[in-house]
Amino acid sequence: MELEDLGYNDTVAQSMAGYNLDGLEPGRVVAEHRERYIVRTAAGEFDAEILGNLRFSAKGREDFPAVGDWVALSIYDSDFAIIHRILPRFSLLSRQAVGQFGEVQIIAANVDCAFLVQAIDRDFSINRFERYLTVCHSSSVSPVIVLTKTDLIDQSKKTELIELVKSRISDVPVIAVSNKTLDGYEDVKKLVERGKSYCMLGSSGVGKSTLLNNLAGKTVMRTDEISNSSNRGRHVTTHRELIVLESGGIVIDNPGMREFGIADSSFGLETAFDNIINFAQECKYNDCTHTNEKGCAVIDAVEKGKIDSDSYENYLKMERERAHFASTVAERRKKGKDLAKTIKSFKKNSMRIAT
Ligand SMILES: Nc1nc2c(ncn2[C@@H]2O[C@H](COP(=O)(O)OP(=O)(O)OP(=O)(O)O)[C@@H](O)[C@H]2O)c(=O)[nH]1
Ligand SMILES: [Zn+2]
Repeated sequence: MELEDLGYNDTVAQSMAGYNLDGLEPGRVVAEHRERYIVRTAAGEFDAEILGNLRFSAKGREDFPAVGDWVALSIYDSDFAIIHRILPRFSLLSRQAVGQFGEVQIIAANVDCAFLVQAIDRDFSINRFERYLTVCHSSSVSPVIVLTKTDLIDQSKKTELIELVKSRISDVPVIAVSNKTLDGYEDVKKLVERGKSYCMLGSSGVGKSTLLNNLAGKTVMRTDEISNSSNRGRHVTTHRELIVLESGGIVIDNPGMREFGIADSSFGLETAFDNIINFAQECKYNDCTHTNEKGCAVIDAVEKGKIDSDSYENYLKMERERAHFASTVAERRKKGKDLAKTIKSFKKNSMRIAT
């Protein structure tokens, strides 16, 4: 793979020029996990840490590398490198971390374009597109609206909704797709350029993986597990969060993107899963997880066909991600004194959803 496939261009080259003289190499961060990074360079992938100086002078999260960042690094041995510099970013996707006063969560750097994905059949909201657009605008990421699952509604309704979106939101391309009819995929593919970076913002279950697979022309694991060991005796498993498509184009997909979708749409959960939530009130146990309990009214309703099984699967998936998200936040706050409060508020939140 050439650096250009990863998005290397004249601007990055110019930022890099000075550091080349010092024997540093350019690379792009493809995964990040607790201040350890996987960086891809012309010579391959390296396990990297940041220079002590860089950590020492960091004033906030923004001063640490994020997925998508171009960095200047020195390569020490076959698999270990030190990041000396973060090259200037042209865009930065971030949001206020949940419950953490003033703290910013960096989702990804140097994203050119975000696909704002919503399924056209249910839980469809122009307000949500507008919130995503606000994020794009403040992050310098250009948006493309993708309406999915158009096979689930009839043609006239589809046209009506597309017109509605276009009348509220101008100057943003709107593409309607379906993985059943394959409508729209060519239009999305035409937008994707070699060396440009894309991300997908949208709630769970709207069809982001399906879109990615169609862009890739094959099944891409959205969490591409890689195992790294180095002669320093460390061994970590991490996920590659930046995927280079064979057809050209780069897709950044990481837990932050997902949390973004979930947190953003959490208030809409009740409406999206109204049916399930109604049945859940009749479950035998108050803390029913609706997965294997005796006397679970939700499972009963799924078996009787009163709850759509896809909708049930989505609900469980959403709950798992929510639980994962909750534990990540809790982990981050372990040292803080507000842990009890956080757990309490998450419990309150999940009860609101589960009951
Ligand atoms: N009918 C129909 N179903 C679709 C379409 N696109 C996706 N689906 C289905 O919707 C479900 C969710 O799709 P995913 O692609 O996994 O959704 P996602 O946004 O990646 O979900 P997360 O991984 O939870 O973020 C799957 O069962 C898909 O088969 C479509 O165009 N039409
Ligand atoms: Zn239940």
